[in-house]
This record gives sequence, C-alpha cells and structure tokens, in this order.
Amino acid sequence: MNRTIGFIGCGNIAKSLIAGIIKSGVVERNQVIASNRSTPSLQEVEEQYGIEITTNNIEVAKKADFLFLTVTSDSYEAVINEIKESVQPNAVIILVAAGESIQKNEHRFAKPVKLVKAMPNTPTMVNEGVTGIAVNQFVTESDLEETKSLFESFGRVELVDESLMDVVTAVGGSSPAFTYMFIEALADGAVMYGMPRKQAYVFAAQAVLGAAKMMLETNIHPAELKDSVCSPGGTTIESVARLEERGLRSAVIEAVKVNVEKAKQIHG
Ligand SMILES: NC(=O)C1=CN([C@@H]2O[C@H](COP(=O)(O)OP(=O)(O)OC[C@H]3O[C@@H](n4cnc5c(N)ncnc54)[C@H](OP(=O)(O)O)[C@@H]3O)[C@@H](O)[C@H]2O)C=CC1
Ligand SMILES: O=C(O)[C@@H]1CCC=N1
Repeated sequence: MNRTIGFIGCGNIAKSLIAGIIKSGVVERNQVIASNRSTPSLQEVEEQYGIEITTNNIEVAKKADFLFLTVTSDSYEAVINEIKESVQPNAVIILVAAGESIQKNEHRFAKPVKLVKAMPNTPTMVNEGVTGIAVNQFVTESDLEETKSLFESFGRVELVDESLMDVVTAVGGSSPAFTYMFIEALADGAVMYGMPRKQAYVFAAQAVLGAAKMMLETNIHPAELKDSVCSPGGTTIESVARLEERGLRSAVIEAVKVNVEKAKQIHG
C-alpha cells in the first residue's frame, strides 16, 4: 500500500496497531509516523518498529493519508482543533476512541472530511485482531476497500452500522481484558493444585485459543461444542454446574451492559 499511516496518540492501542501494521508488511516502516504528548512511548515504537516519531501532532496530520486519532476521548476536541487546518484534503481520518461518534467529530472538523469510526482491539499486535468499522458519506468505495485491507492485514474486519459501535467496543475492544481475567483465574485454580504458574498459563491460554478457533473454523454452536466436552457423569459437567451457580454468564452479560452504558456516557 503506497500510503502514509499516521497516529496521533501513541498509547496502548496505537502501539498494538503499529505492531500489527509493521509485522504484516502492508506498508514500509518509513510510511508510518506517530506523535504523542510525552516521549517514552514514542521512543519505544521507534526502537521496536523503526517508524518515524514526533511530538508535533500537526506534522503527522500533514503527512498522513490514513490518520488514526488514538488519543482518549477527553483529548479529541483539543487535538482536532489543533490539526484540522493541516489534514490532507483526501485523508481518511480514523476515530478509534470509545464513545466518539462520526457525527460529533464531523462537527468538530466543521468541513467535509472522510471519517471512519473504527473499534479495534489489542490482539492486532499478534495478527489476531477484530475491528468493527463504519464510515461517513465522504468515504469512497476505494477508501473503504483500502481501510478494510489495512485492518485485515492484522485481523478480521466487520462492517457494522454505527449504532452498534458501542456494542463492538464491549464485545471486541474490551473483551480481551475479560478473557485475560478468565485465563488468569483458570491458571490460579491449576496453581492451587500444584501446577507451576508458567505451565498453568500455557494450558489456560492455549485452551482458550483452541476453543475460539474451534468455533470460528467449524461454525458449530458454542453450546454444542460445550456439550461435546461434558462427558456423562464426568468432571466437566461438575464445573459447568458450578459456573452456572456462580453466575458466570450473567456476570459476562452485565459486563457488556455496563460497558455499553459507559460508552453512552462518553458520547455525552
Ligand atoms: N486499549 C485498547 O485496547 C483500546 C483502546 N481504544 C480507544 O483508544 C483510545 C486510547 O486508548 P489507550 O491507547 O488505551 O490509551 P492510552 O492512555 O494508552 O493512550 C493515549 C495516548 O494519547 C496520548 N495523548 C493524550 N493527549 C494527547 C495530545 N493532545 N497529543 C498527543 N498525544 C496525546 C497520551 O500521551 P501521554 O502518555 O503523554 O499522556 C497517550 O500515550 C481510547 O479512547 C480507547 O477507547 C479502542 C480500542 C481498544
Ligand atoms: O477501556 C476502554 O475504554 C477502551 C475501549 C475498548 C478497549 N479499551
């Protein structure tokens, strides 16, 4: 892809996206530039990925064909006011922050700009991301194709109606955190019975990875896959019954609900 990719805000999600982009080879290292308020994270990405860095957001805005706004939502207004006269007329601007809608940011730019709302997740770093995207009316078919192939270079992409973007935030953006909690707890249980922690993490993480892969590759309903693990009179059904008793599913559904509600609060 002969395009310059810019990041304003070089925190956790930007670092994951930069890693995904560089590892995939979709663009060369010298086609990626990132800015940040402070320098440590910039030095980190410069050392690890050899990309261009700056503390000047305007420099990034001037150069980028695809401009990721990877600051948190509380910095959006200030950053957009700072850069809006400097963005290239044809640039595709990618809104990554939870609770930042296309409409709100069209008002901030106060001129026709190509806006993509994207909600990725940190596993983009290892080529296993999932990103939901929605676009405004100024994004052309070819912009959309390029945007999709950019995100597809490090994971799956789903086009979604923007009204579902807060749900994507919960089920795609935030859910790796819930999953790490599950893996950690599973490993804690194994450690309780004497397994070395390092080995417990291998079993727990690989089991989660394998279960996810089974679902995606077989398209079998998760309940059926679960049933096939529960041997009659066996060990698994004992655990399943305990997880039901302790409200695992209800806790997870609630976790999605509070996530969506928080995103709504950020929308204002
Ligand atoms: N983390 C994740 O898994 C995901 C996050 N997101 C979204 O991405 C956004 C960023 O999240 P995350 O990466 O976790 O947050 P971080 O706090 O890790 O990163 C935000 C970065 O923005 C920088 N920053 C803040 N203000 C400015 C400014 N005016 N100019 C330049 N840089 C600035 C901060 O710099 P400094 O360190 O100097 O303060 C920081 O490095 C959030 O809105 C979140 O909703 C979306 C999907 C997944
Ligand atoms: O915690 C957050 O707000 C962001 C959104 C998705 C993942 N992290």
